[in-house]
Amino acid sequence: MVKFSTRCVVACLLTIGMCFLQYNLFFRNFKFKWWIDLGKGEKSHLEKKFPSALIVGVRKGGTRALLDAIALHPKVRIVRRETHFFDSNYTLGFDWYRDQMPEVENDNEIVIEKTPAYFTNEHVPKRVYEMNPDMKLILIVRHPVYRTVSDFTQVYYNKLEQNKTLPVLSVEAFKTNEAGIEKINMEYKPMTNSLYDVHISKWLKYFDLKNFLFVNGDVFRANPLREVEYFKLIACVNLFFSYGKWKNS
Ligand SMILES: Nc1ncnc2c1ncn2[C@@H]1O[C@H](COP(=O)(O)OS(=O)(=O)O)[C@@H](OP(=O)(O)O)[C@H]1O
Repeated sequence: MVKFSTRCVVACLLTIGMCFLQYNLFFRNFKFKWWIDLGKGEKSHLEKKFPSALIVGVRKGGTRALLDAIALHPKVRIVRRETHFFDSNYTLGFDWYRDQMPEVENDNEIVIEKTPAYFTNEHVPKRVYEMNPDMKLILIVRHPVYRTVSDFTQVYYNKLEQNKTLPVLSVEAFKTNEAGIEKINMEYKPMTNSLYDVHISKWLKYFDLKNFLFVNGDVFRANPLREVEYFKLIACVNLFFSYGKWKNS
């Protein structure tokens, strides 16, 4: 009798086990994935997220140093490389853009991308607005003359590396008009890039000033800690999301 009931219990357990196994095999993607995810720990929650803030410029304004400083914030994830999505890579589409993003663990984390070429490209403000009218825009500016010299230096060394004819700043930066008067050449890119008012006016057609955070690049360069502290404050994600605007001061 005891033997019979033991066999019965074992048989029942085996049957239940087999049913359970078959059920899980059938719904493998659903059930086993759950176990696998548990094994992976926190990684199961990671997902790519579009940026909520862009460092749009200015080129040679200290954008790299600023991005690195912002990345110190534990709730900020950054895109290390410049994606150039809204200017040169727009045709690659939003799936491509998302692929460039870092993974976040939860909604409290924000993603920040920097591509300084955005600021001066005439197509970018509209494209950014169409993707997210609440996008936060960070602009680090610098004395325009220093910026121009830095920009020119980069152009110069790029040409040097490529064995191209080297530009001369005094030749490129000035041109003589028909009346024989020497004027600043506003069509020369390193010069044009420093015309902050021209470019910002294009952004302001789409975005309110409250979407912008302006950082003084000269102060940041001289005393990064002051600006970093400031950033920690405003990037304290509650401010960022609750009020929907930056705290400018
Ligand atoms: N904190 C800090 N640390 C290091 N470098 C700093 C910093 N702040 C500003 N800079 C100066 O920023 C200039 C480079 O700017 P960007 O990073 O915007 O360049 S780029 O547009 O991405 O190529 C480059 O300027 P130049 O040296 O005059 O070329 C950097 O020296």
